[in-house]
Order: sequence, then C-alpha cells, then structure tokens
Amino acid sequence: MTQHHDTLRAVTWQDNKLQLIDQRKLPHHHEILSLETAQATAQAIHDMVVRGAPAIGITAAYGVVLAAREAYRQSPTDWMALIGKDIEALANSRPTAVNLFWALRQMQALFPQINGDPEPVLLAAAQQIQQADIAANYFMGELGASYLPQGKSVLTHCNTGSLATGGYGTALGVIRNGYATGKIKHVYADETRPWLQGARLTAWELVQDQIPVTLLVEGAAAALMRQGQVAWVIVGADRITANGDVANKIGTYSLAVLARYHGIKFMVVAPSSTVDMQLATGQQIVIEERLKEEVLRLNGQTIAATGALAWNPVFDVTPAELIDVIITEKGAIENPTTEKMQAVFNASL
Ligand SMILES: CSC[C@@H](O)[C@@H](O)C(=O)COP(=O)(O)O
Repeated sequence: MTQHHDTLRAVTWQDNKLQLIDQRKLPHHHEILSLETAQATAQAIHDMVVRGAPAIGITAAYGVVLAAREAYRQSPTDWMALIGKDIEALANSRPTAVNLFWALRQMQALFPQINGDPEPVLLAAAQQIQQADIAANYFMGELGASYLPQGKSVLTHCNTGSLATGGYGTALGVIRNGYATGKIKHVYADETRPWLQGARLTAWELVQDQIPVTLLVEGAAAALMRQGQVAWVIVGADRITANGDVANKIGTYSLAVLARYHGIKFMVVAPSSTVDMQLATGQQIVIEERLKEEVLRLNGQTIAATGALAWNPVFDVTPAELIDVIITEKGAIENPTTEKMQAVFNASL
C-alpha cells in the first residue's frame, strides 16, 4: 500500500451543519459556507460552490439529512411526505452528474425502515457514502496507476481531486498514486475554460502535494501531444452509460480525439456511482448548458465583444471507442463495450 497524506475535504459535516469549501473563491480565498437547509444546499450545488460528480452526490446526501431534519421538525409523523419538495430541489440543482440522482436514491431507499427521528440514520448513511467514495478513490488510484509506464508525463482536464470527490480524487487519485510510485514525473493540466477548474483547483491541489504541474490552455493540448511529452490522458467522468460512453467536462472529447490521433492512451477514472446502466448510450445524457455570461465574462468583467452570442455546454460525450480503459472500484474495463460494462455492473447495480 502507498502512504496517503491527503486530508483536504471539500464537504464535511460539523457542528450539525453541512460545511462546504467555496470552490468559486479558490485558490486565493479559503472560505467555508455553513448550510442548514436543503434549499441552500441545492443552491450551492447549482452555483458551483461545490462541484465534481462524486462531491455533488455526497453534498446532496447531506442535503437530504438537512431536509429530513426540517420536515421532522414540522411533523414527526408526516416528514416523509413533507420532504419531497426539498428532494426535488436537490435533484434539479444540476442535470448531468448521475452521482446526484444515485445519492438521492440511496438516501430515499432508507426512509421506509426509519422509526422516529430520521436524522441519525440518514446522517450515518451520508457519512458512509462519503467514506465509501474515499475508499473507492484509493483503490482506483492504485489500479489506474498500474497501467502507467515508468517516469512519463500525463495530461488531465478539469478538477477530479479531493475537491471534486469525498476526498483524494478519481483521475487525480491515479495521478497522486502514479507520482508517489515514480510512474508519473510531471503533470500537464488544462486550465479548463470557462470555470478554470484546472488553473484554480487542480493546480492548487498538485502544488500542495508538491507534484510538478504545468498549466496549458485547452487549445495547446494538440501541440503538447505532438511533442511526444504525454503518455496518457487521465480524466474523470460525470456519467458513464451502458456502452461505455463518457460525459465529462467540456473539452474532454477533443482530448480523446487528439489522443487517438497521436497514439496516446486515454483513461477514464470514476466510481460505480457515476455509471448509469439505464442509459444505452451517451446520446441520451442531458448535457447541462449554463449561462452565456460564463463565457462572455471573466472575473465579473465583460471580455467579449458586446452583442456576441455564446454557447456554453459544460460537458461533452466521449464515445467508448476512443477510451482505452475505464477504471472503477469494481475493476477496469478495457476498450469498453456494452457486454463488458454489463459483466461488471449489471451483477452489482
Ligand atoms: C471526480 S470529478 C469528475 C467530473 O465531475 C469532473 O471531471 C467534471 O467534469 C466536473 O465538472 P464541474 O462542472 O466542475 O462539476
């Protein structure tokens, strides 16, 4: 086993409240938001205070705890009926990361067994979801790193680290493990327009871990690959469909196309809570579109020509045929197909 020193947690439960690091302010301001209602939790997910598919799911699970507390206060006998509105608000906070809906289902499945105050039972369940996510990340870190050659560089996109998960990270977990074991010598990170998760969050996490990181604009990825610097592209996922198609941060699909052209391997790292066996292919995934202002403005300042329109899909779908391996805590799926996905997930979902 590799030694783990990672302690950063984006989502914590303290003093009977949900505490979120405000990721919109990182890395230069470290502010914690304390939330006491499910409605505020849904708003925080929508507003990107917390982001990253597993972290969104975990936050929603704690949101259900807050919802149940409020509903039970209103009516100890009728809380299960009263909680519906809050669960709907949580479900409507963001559409693409399936971990959100998975976590809500996990929590709701417990309701029928609860007698009396639901809070202790639901809090334990939310904490268990977070602990299981961290354990999955450590496992995937080792499994993913076992695919890497010795002493090479990798390219990653968006932020998939402690901030995006229960802790440690998916793609960044593989990178952490790969660096600790000497397989990775250098990390290239896309800045990830327009929210700059790469520049603000991934670079911050890697610098803290003393892992050498070089930022590039997404448009530079092809030129970097052409130089022969990158052995693997390693990314996370927001939803993986039954055929192995992967929705992830906008720009991921470009990287997969580029990687194939340049003979570079492409790895997706995600826990089974990101797998949606109900959808046959990635074409059925709802892709979130956010406000055009996120593209037209930067740091509150208009940068684009006044009058220009903007298109702001925040995820894209990478077809399974461009993916060399999907790493999950249930195992690795090489050259994913529906049959291979079913063999791993249908038995257990
Ligand atoms: C382990 S995080 C995996 C994905 O959620 C991540 O790559 C991503 O696309 C995050 O998007 P975001 O819009 O920041 O929530």
